[in-house]
Order: sequence, then C-alpha cells, then structure tokens
Amino acid sequence: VCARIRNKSNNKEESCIKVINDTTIHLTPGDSKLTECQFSRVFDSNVSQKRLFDCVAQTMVDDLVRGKNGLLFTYGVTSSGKTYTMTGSLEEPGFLPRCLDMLFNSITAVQASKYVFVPDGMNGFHVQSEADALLEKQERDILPQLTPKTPNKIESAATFSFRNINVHYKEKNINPECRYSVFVSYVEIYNDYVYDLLGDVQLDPFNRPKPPQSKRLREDKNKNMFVYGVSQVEVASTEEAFAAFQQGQERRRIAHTQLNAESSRSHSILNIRLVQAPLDPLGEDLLQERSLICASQLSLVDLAGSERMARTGAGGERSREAGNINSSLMTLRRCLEQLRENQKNGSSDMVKYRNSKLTHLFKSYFEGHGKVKMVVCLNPNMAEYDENIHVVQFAEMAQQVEVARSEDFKVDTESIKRKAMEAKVKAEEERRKQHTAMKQLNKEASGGCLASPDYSLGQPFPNLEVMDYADNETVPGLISMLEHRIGRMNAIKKRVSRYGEIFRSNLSSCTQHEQSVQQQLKDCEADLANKTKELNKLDRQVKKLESKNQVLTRTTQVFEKEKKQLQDQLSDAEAMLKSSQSDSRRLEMKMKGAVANTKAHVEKECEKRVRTVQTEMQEKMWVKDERLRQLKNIIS
Ligand SMILES: Nc1ncnc2c1ncn2[C@@H]1O[C@H](COP(=O)(O)OP(=O)(O)OP(=O)(O)O)[C@@H](O)[C@H]1O
Repeated sequence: VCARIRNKSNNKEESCIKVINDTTIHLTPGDSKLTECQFSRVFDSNVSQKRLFDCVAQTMVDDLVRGKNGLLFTYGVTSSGKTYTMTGSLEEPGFLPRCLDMLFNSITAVQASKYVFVPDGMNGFHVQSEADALLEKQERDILPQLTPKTPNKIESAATFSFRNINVHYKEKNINPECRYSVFVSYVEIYNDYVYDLLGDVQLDPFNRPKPPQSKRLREDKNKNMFVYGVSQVEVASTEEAFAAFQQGQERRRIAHTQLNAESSRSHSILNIRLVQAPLDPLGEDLLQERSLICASQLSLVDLAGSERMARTGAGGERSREAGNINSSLMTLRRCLEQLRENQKNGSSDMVKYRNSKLTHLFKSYFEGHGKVKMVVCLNPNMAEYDENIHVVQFAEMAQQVEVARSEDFKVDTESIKRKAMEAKVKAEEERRKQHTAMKQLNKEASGGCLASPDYSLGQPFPNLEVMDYADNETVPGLISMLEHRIGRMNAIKKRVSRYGEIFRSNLSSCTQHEQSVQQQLKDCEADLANKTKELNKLDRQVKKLESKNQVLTRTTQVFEKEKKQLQDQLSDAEAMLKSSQSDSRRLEMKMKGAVANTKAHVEKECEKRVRTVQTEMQEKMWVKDERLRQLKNIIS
C-alpha cells in the first residue's frame, strides 16, 4: 500500500499532511493533535507520473508477462487524484497507458496474429489455426460494413499519441518460443450492478441507445471470478487499447446520463488480459492444447470516492448511490479485516466476499491468485482532514493483510525443444537412409554391376575332347573351370538377393511415403471441403446480406419518398399556419379596436346618463327643499 499526496488547491492554505520520510506521514487538523501513519512508500506532490509507475506498477506488468494476475487500485476521497494516477492525460499519462505501453513494447516481436486466440466465453481461450484466424479477420472486416449495427465505432487509434511515454520499457521474461495476444475488457460497478462498457449498444425502436443491462459474476474452472458475457476486445497496440478505453469512457458518460449518475460515484475496472501459448516443435504454428494456453490479467481499478454519507450531503438517488459505494467499500474493509483476523489467528472463518459485487469480483485476488497493490490518494487540504483520517485507517489495516504469492506460469520449453529435436533428427535420418539406398542402387546400376558381363559365369566352355583316360590336363582344367563358374554363380546369387533386399526396403519406404502423402492429400481434401463449405456458407451469407441490403435500400428509398412528401405537407401546413396566424392577429387587432370604441361609447353614454340623473335628482331635491321651506313658513 503506497500513498500519493496531491498538490494543494490553494497554495496559501495550510496543509493537513506532512511527509516525514519515504514511508511516514503526519496528519494534523491544525492544532497540536497529530496522527502518524506508515505506508510501504509515500510519494509527495512532486512525484512524476513516470516515477510512480516505475515504483508501483512496473512489477505488475512483469508479473503479467510471467502469467500472474495482478490487481492495482486507487483509493481516496473525490478529487484526491485517483483518476489522475490511474489514467492521467495525454501529456501526463498514468498507470494505464504506461502499463499498456510497456506490455506492447515487450511482446512486439512475439505477437500472435489477430484472432488466433479466441475467448471461449468462460474466461478461457482456445487457439485456432492461422487460416481460420484470417477467415475471421476477413469476416470481421467485411461484415460490419454490411451490417452497421451500432453507432459505437471505436475511435481511430491514431488519435491517441501519448507524450512523455518515451521510456520504452521491455520485459525480459518474454519467451521467444511463445506467441502473445492482448485483450481488454472494461466494466463499471454502479449501485452494486456490473455494466459492460465495451459491449454493443442496443438500440430502441426509435434508434436511441437503450440503458445498459447489468451482468452476472461467475467463477471459472481455475476459481477466478469473472464478469459473465463481458466483451473482450483484442488489441494490437497501446493506441488501440486506449481507443477501446476511451470508447468505454464515452459509453460510461452516456450511460450515466441515462441513469442520472455521476462518474465519480462508480467503480471502474479495466482488465488487461495477456494470453500466451507455445509454438509447435517446428516453431511454425501455435500448439492448440488447452492446458498450454496461459491467460493472465492485470485489473486496474479506479474506485469511487470514499467519503462518508454525512459528507456527501446527498439526498434521494444520490444518497442511495452514496450508500451503495459506502456499502461496497465497507464490505471491502470487512473482508480485509476478516482476512487479517484469519491470518493472525490461523483461523479460516468465512470472508463475506459476496456481500458486494466489488469484493465478489476480486475474491480470487485476495485468496492468493495474484498480487494486490493499492495507491491511497490523499488531498492535503485542511477541510479533508477528517476524511483523510478514515482513508489512512483503512490503508493501515489493509497493509496488514498478506496475500499469498501465486506461481509463475512456466511453459515446459525444454520438453517442447526436446520433442522438436527428436522430430528433426528422425526426419533427417529417414531422408539420409532413403538417399543412400537410392544412391547405392543407382551406383550399382550405372557402375556396370548389373550389366551383362557381371552376370556371365566366365569364359565360354572350350571344345574339349578326352581321348585318353590318363589325360591329366583336360579334366583338372575342366574341374577348375567349373569350380570358378560355381563361385561366380554364388556371387551373382548373393548380389541379386542383396538387390532384392534394397529394392524391397525402398519399395516399402516408398509405399510408406506414398501412404503419408495420400493421408496428407486426404487431410488437405477434407480441409478444402471444409473451407469450400465455409466459403459457400459465407457466399450464401453475402448473398443474403446483399438481398437484405437491396431490400433495405428499397425501403430507404420508399421512406425517403415518404419523408419528402411529409416534408412538403409539413411546409404546406406551416404556410397555412402562418397565414391563419396572421389572419387571427389581424382579427385580434380589429376586435381590440372595436372593443375600445364600444368601451369609449358606453363610457360616454354612462356619463351622460349619470349627469341627467344627477340633474333630475338635484331638481327633485330643490323642489323638496322649496316645499319644506314653504311648510316651515306656514307652521311658523
Ligand atoms: N498529483 C496531481 N498533480 C496534478 N494534478 C492533479 C493531481 N492529482 C489530481 N490532479 C487534478 O485534480 C483534479 C481531480 O483529480 P481526479 O479526477 O484524479 O480525482 P479523483 O479522486 O479521481 O476524483 P473522483 O472521485 O471524482 O473521480 C483533476 O483535474 C486532476 O488533473
């Protein structure tokens, strides 16, 4: 567990963290209170991205190449520099691009052709022949053009050229007798659901992207947890891998808009998987034996901000998010605590990994199937003191957990080499044997051994006549001549039988050779038949797609026509609407004028009537007053 302290947001403000040495920091809220924390390594705000990579992540790439798994995660509160450390920028690349760069630099000379390794859907891989891989490549190159499925094309890999990765590390443990391929998958855990960020986007009937579907976690035959059905994209360079990552980021942004989420409230996990398999004894094709294929992975995890519920000040949906993050990080904490307890007491109490997707996914790492490293990011602002205390407490506890070391993947190159040598020697011996036999036969045939004089039994019989029984010259001469003839005959017999043997052995080796050629021919014919079948299938698919394409083109034309008609209708309707609007405006003006006139007229009329009534009333009052006065006079 390492700590990285980021720079202060305001230089004038006092810092709550003081770096004492390479492994110790002091945390203080400003007064005399002081908490000391130990880490395996402390990096202050001046540390460069490169140095951090050298010290923390480089060995994890070494392990990846040796066939070992690794988990590297950043932990800390929001804005403490987790994403900066993990991903960085094009100018200041973080762990992720640097790991990819080192990996591709290391395997560049021994990279397998694309699509030779095929994911089997259960976290494993199998190997297919170069020819099948080529066929698949052609299919993939052609089919997407015919079926434009989703609007999620991977951004051009050339877009990403990282500055400051000029280190070009190379891992020395690359086995030249193996071939390697890299796959990436990218998932996020949000509200305890796992989403695939590199899968095809499903569209709704209105051609809008559908909200993402959650994935399940499963265990493979090696007891490693994996996201079932997750997309694994094969990448051939750092740029291609980063382009896939960027596509995932974009998908994440869209999904967050759909789910009304905030990116800092989800955990994101990029898995870099390195697959390797040895070459056959002749060093030509990859061996297809499953047991010889090794797939190792490096999981780079950017955890959600670790602040506590009260700090988030959230309500409603946000409070549920905060709760889920807290619960997943809390489960992580509990699991690590239980592991520590088990290790301390030698007990084997159950660790409840299943309580959250995060811990469930990384269960295998904590059980010793790989190396785990954590970079704790700390923000030195005084306001973060309380949160920092919780973060370092977690880190200190995590440091006490020991994860068992996993074993290197070793290809038995010695036995493969031995086999190769044996096969070579045998083939060479066979060739030499045949060659000598042929040479011998030719030599003997052309060197006159088989020519007629060699088959002769010697001088022809002289004309002999024995006249005297005491002839001591003729009979012994005849006897020696006959003995010589018998010797010649035996030698010829011996030679003929040797020729017969050589001929028979040549015939048998020729027959064997012919049989093996016949077998090869049969294999080739079967292969050809398969290929022809596949080709026919592809041909049919192409035809089907072409006819679909035609139908779609026609439908598009019909729709285009309808669209044009509808557009015409729309513009007519708009024109009508405009004219009726201006009519109604005119009518409104007219009505307003009429209303004003009528109002003025009515007001005038009213005033007139009021005045008349007033006059009448005044006259009546005057008459009444007059009568009252007269009445008063009469009374008085
Ligand atoms: N060590 C650093 N040096 C320079 N800038 C940094 C450093 N750490 C973080 N920053 C900057 O601070 C800002 C916030 O950092 P970042 O996004 O990495 O935080 P975070 O912890 O990932 O936050 P969140 O939890 O919201 O994802 C970014 O603009 C980043 O560039």
